[in-house]
Amino acid sequence: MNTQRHLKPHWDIFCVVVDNYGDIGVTWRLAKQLVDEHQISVVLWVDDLHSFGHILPSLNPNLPVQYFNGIKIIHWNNTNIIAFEPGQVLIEAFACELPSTVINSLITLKDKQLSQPIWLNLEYLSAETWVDGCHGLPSLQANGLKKWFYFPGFTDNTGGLLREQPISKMVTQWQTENKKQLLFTQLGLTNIDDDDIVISVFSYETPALESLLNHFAQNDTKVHFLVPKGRSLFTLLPLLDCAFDLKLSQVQPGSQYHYQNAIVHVLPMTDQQGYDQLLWSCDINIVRGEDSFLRAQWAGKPFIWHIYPQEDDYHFEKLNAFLDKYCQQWPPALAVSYRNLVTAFNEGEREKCTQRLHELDLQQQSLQDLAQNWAQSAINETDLTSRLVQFIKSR
Ligand SMILES: Cc1cn([C@H]2C[C@H](O)[C@@H](COP(=O)(O)OP(=O)(O)O[C@H]3O[C@@H](C)[C@H](O)[C@@H](O)[C@H]3O)O2)c(=O)[nH]c1=O
Repeated sequence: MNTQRHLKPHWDIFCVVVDNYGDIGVTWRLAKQLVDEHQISVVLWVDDLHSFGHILPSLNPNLPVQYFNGIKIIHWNNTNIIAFEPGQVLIEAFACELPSTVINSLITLKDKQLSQPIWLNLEYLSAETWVDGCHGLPSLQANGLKKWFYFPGFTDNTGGLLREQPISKMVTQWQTENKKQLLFTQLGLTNIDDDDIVISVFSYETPALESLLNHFAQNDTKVHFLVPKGRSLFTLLPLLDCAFDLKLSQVQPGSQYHYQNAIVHVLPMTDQQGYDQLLWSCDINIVRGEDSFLRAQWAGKPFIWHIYPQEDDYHFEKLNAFLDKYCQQWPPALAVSYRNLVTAFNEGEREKCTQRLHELDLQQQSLQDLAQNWAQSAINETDLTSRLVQFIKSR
């Protein structure tokens, strides 16, 4: 093989937005961390800037090329790919199909006996045990190119978890200095007292939200539900007397709707940093998908994971694999009631969920302590980005 001088020093990350914000959410976090903590220059190729704009509000969806956080962001589609200059590493996120021009340029390099970028597929996160055996395996493609499989995960044998180095310090500082009121003011939220219960809600549509709202609305303490305009709000709106005939598009961020002893606040979508701070500021977080699910763990607060539904209920295997790990060190009775609640929430069965909520005080101190312990211990030694950099070095 010849030297790699013909390859540019940067890494390319390709992202196809399948739905929602998780695909771009994960790749955007990875790109930022590669730049911030490893001084690697990154080109992020995204096919849907409109979705990206929801989690990076200052993005201009009409620009083919723009820069944020030192990252070059390129809008691409299969018919109109901006000139691709191969870098050291080529990451396809979640097995997205790379443009043929990109594949062709790798084949040309191979045919000329020049080294090609290290090509890897970044997979979805799962706590299942088979991940340990599949992480880091190479796969020879029909065109002779080699692609590596990179699996994020919770054990030492996987690719690790996305987590910035200083996150633990930042969360502790935020919570000790009690900065939540500052954030609430920035978000235009009013009337939240320090002792009120505050719950962030970022789930998919589910009748379980009705149980959650009803349960907390009967609480003696005032309860606030902070809900970004989106899929959870779509479920909640018809339940709110003063909003039941409103369409989602008519609702404005900043609006408040009363429901017994609860207040539902409509939030604007913020950038990822703003969303993280929201999770750090709430007492309980309802999260979903992949990235918000991880961020809730780093926030160290009790949370319910609404997992992304898959065919044949396969997602319950993934959910249980995670709960096996998350609750492993817990007192058995607490583990059972927590698992029951999370399972009922994901089954979306109203009555079961109501019953499970009665059986578990989500605010109890022991649950909060366990959530904090997990935030400290789950990552073990190294985060995903550092492990990825090591992985590349060792190829
Ligand atoms: C509410 C909110 C979220 N976000 C970010 C946090 C996350 O990066 C992102 C949401 O992504 P997720 O939590 O992963 O949930 P998600 O449901 O949006 O995304 C995904 O889930 C995956 C499992 C699927 O495979 C994907 O196809 C996708 O559906 O949005 C903000 O930046 N600001 C906000 O105000």
